[in-house]
Amino acid sequence: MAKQGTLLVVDDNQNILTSLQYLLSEYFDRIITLGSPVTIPSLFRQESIDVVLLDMNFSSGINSGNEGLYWLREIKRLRPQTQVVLFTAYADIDLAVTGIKEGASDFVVKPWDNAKLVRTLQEAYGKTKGKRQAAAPSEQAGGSMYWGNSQAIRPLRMLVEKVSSTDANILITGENGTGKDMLAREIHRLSSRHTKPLVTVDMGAITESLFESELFGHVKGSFTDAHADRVGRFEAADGGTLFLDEIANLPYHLQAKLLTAIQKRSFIKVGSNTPQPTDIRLICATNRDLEEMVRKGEFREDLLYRINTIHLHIPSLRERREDIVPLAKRFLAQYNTQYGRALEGFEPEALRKLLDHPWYGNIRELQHTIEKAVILSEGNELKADCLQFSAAQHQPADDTHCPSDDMPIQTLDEMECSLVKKAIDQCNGNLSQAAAQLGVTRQTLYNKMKRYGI
Ligand SMILES: Nc1ncnc2c1ncn2[C@@H]1O[C@H](COP(=O)(O)OP(=O)(O)OP(=O)(O)O)[C@@H](O)[C@H]1O
Repeated sequence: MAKQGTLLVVDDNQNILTSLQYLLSEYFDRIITLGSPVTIPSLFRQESIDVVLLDMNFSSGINSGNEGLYWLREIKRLRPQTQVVLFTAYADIDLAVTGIKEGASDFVVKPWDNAKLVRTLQEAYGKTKGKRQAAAPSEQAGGSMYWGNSQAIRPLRMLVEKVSSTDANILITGENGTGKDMLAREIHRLSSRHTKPLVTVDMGAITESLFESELFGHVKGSFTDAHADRVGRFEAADGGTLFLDEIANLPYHLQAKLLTAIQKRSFIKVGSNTPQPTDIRLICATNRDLEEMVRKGEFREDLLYRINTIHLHIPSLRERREDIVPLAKRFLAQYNTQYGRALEGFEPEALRKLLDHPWYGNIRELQHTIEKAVILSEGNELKADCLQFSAAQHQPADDTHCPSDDMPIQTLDEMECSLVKKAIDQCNGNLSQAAAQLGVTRQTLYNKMKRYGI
């Protein structure tokens, strides 16, 4: 069976810790040992732990198991999804029952039987996975968010677990394809608003003329095409979460209208005079540097302060290389199911190739690469030859994906990207003018900017 998950063993007997580390490292990805439970809270702030094997008695002379029960409650309070297996030298059935009522997943008596201990811990790990899947039924078959275990992602995960249950406005930043949209959905799922709607608005896709009607709704007859009352996105999201994606694309003169609605927690429908209260949790996302935009006078500072009560930055895939292979394996399983394939894994050269690639298109690029490779593969292993990287994503997203002017233009994509960038530069960032100069609609320009990571 493949090694998986992070196990924490807490026991004040160093000999036990050493022998368990030796025994269990064959079955778990990572084993962390603690000689005392007092550092459990700080450890939980830094690490993502799936299963804890917890000794019940720590203070010498007091073998009532109460310390164990206390730490069991603490662990469940800190991270309810972590599974706790209680570990005691005293076969006390009452204590076991109390522990299980308090949320422990099982109980192992010392001296232990190796095979039984391993089985119990593996079953506990299985429950963690089961819980994660049950919590996101609509996102099964590989569609659910994978957090990973890299150093770069851990602080973000801790922060998300802390802030999801609050109503604080959240700004998510990160390069294209890092999973901003996915994180917004995850925060909604973890929040108390999860039974209410999550309404997503792509700010780059809303035309200026329809901005107010889209966001706040309109009443019948308020303009020529208003043949009936329309519910806006603020109203549709009432009680739930409003996710404004690509917030940097909102034109400057419309930013004040959004700010007013957020500040007053109410909006006025087009054609009405009556403010309507709204109860939304706001999440915004962008791949742009909003502070830089504020400095350049392209984004309102007061709006920035309103939307970024909590700022969550998703690291690029380049900064979390340990997560590449686990993510690739998930996508392999997902596309095996989708395309009826039975690829069992990656040949070693394919894994090397995945690790060597810079992934400027981040998780989206990895996902598309694996999808293509699954379709192309023959046999029961995914071959390195089938991993074809997309030309448009060979440049870092920060520099945009375009080649510089003095570089030879190689593909139509690169040429188009270069032209789009040039038009925006020449129009000093005025997207309406840039769209006009390129002979496309503003909407088409947004789509192209999104595609090339501009
Ligand atoms: N943590 C993750 N686990 C699994 N899949 C992920 C994860 N993050 C992103 N993906 C997948 O990668 C793709 C891109 O994710 P998403 O659309 O959330 O990125 P984004 O940062 O919002 O991109 P953009 O800035 O281009 O809008 C999606 O298909 C999503 O399912």
